[in-house]
Amino acid sequence: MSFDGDEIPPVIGNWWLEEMLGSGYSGFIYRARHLHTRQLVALKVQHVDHECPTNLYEQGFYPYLQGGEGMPTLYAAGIEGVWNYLAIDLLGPSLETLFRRSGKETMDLRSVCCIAMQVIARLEVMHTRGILHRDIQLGNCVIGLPPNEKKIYMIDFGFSKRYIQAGRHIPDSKAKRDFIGNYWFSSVGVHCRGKVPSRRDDMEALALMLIHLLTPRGLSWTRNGVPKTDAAHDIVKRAKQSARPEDLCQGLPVEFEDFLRYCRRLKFKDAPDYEQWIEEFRELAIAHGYPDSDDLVWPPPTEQVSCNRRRPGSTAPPPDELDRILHDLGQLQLEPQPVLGDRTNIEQAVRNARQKAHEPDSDRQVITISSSSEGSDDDTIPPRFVGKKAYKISKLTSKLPDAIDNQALSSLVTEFVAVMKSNTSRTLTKDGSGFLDALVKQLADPSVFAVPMRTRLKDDQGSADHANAKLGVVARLRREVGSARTNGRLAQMVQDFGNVTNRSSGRTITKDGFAFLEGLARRLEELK
Ligand SMILES: Nc1ncnc2c1ncn2[C@@H]1O[C@H](COP(=O)(O)OP(=O)(O)OP(=O)(O)O)[C@@H](O)[C@H]1O
Repeated sequence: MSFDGDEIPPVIGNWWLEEMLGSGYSGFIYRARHLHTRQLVALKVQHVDHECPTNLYEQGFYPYLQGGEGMPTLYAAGIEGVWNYLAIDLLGPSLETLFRRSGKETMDLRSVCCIAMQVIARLEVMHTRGILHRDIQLGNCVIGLPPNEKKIYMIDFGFSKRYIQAGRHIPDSKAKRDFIGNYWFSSVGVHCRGKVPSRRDDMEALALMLIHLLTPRGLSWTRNGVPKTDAAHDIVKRAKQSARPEDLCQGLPVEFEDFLRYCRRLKFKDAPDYEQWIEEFRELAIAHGYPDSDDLVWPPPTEQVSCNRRRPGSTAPPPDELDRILHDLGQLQLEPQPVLGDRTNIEQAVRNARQKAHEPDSDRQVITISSSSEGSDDDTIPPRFVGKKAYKISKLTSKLPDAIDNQALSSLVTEFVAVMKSNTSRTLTKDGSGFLDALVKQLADPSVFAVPMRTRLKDDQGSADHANAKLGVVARLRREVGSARTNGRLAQMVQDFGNVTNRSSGRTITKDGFAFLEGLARRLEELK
């Protein structure tokens, strides 16, 4: 392998190059073995004269990401002759490779939910450490090698950037800028409108990537390959910009449309509500009968690939796919690996990184930014409730049966509104619907079993009619709640509210929705 006539030597630094794993715009990736310790790593090799020295950039970010779940470890970095190298954790195939090899038109929903949960968590790690990825795509999400084959790792920080500089969020700007990212999944704001990337854009890229996986033949603008001319690139941008979330997500569970809309609504400096969305995708998985774990089991268990019903007894995965993966893994000759065997080298790498990183403030300490808009909560959260919102709502729901007067009910409704408002996502989750169900029951007749709202609803495709009906109903409820005369009438109103805040019409609680709930709390006080 060569670059401008320079051959890549068989040994770089302390690493013996065994096999080329891949190559990208910026260089070559080898499976390499340490000459003395025999540790296996992935060696990213780039010519020192490369027009875009991404290895050097990446080197600057690794120190900040070390120890974060799903972040590869950097073992060594340096220059040997004309080759700049990074020795990082050896990992498995990318999601792009897995999906392509599956030969399927779409990925199964269970896997997509797991990918959603894991990649959101990875973005939370990166963002909390002050770093944007800026190139979210299937090829940059890879699975680990056994025993970490169910875990997704982020790779390729060549386009990453510190968005916290000198302790502050980078400023927004309207200045014309070169596009950084990838054609398929970069957000509409960044790709089509030239906006400065921030946390919301990493999240939107993920949303597009998930929708792509579930769409037969993928997102429409990905179908003609990489654009080779400016005119072809303009066509891609136009197609991306004009695609409405409801069109992109037709036939998909509503969570994907909600997620895309949510990302696009975030303001430039907003911290995404990672926990909320991890919880949403976990609930979606559970609702389809899948486990609540985010483990990516690949190949997907056959009984869940093409339909949601389980077929007891069929436990075998697709044999050709499994064979291929096992064969690839067998080639790796894995041995026990010393962790950070090259410590002197990594310290040097960190020193070099701090000197050379392109960011002016790269020698600063890691800045931890709170990703949650909620205040501290001393309660220990059981594992089932990854999101604090879900946990708080479930606690309120459990208190409803004991609320035997209107004043107590009013306080719980007020607390419910506060929890919903304290969160950047105002989606009425399954837990939220559960609260409303319990409230209806308590208002109408505590001795009567209320059929949960979510199960009463038909999960038909979202339509403008449903959305308009919702707006009209909620506006009416808001107007009328102050004059309701009985608890029975209030129960009916809460039920109507729950029924129109659903999958068809959108589960976001609108301004009118909050006004209705606040009016409900006030009316309960008055009716006591
Ligand atoms: N740590 C790793 N372990 C195993 N394979 C890896 C590893 N890192 C990268 N690869 C393989 O090499 C490919 C290219 O890696 P990477 O994206 O980091 O390089 P790049 O030159 O920046 O590529 P691109 O031009 O696609 O951005 C990946 O898609 C993956 O298949």
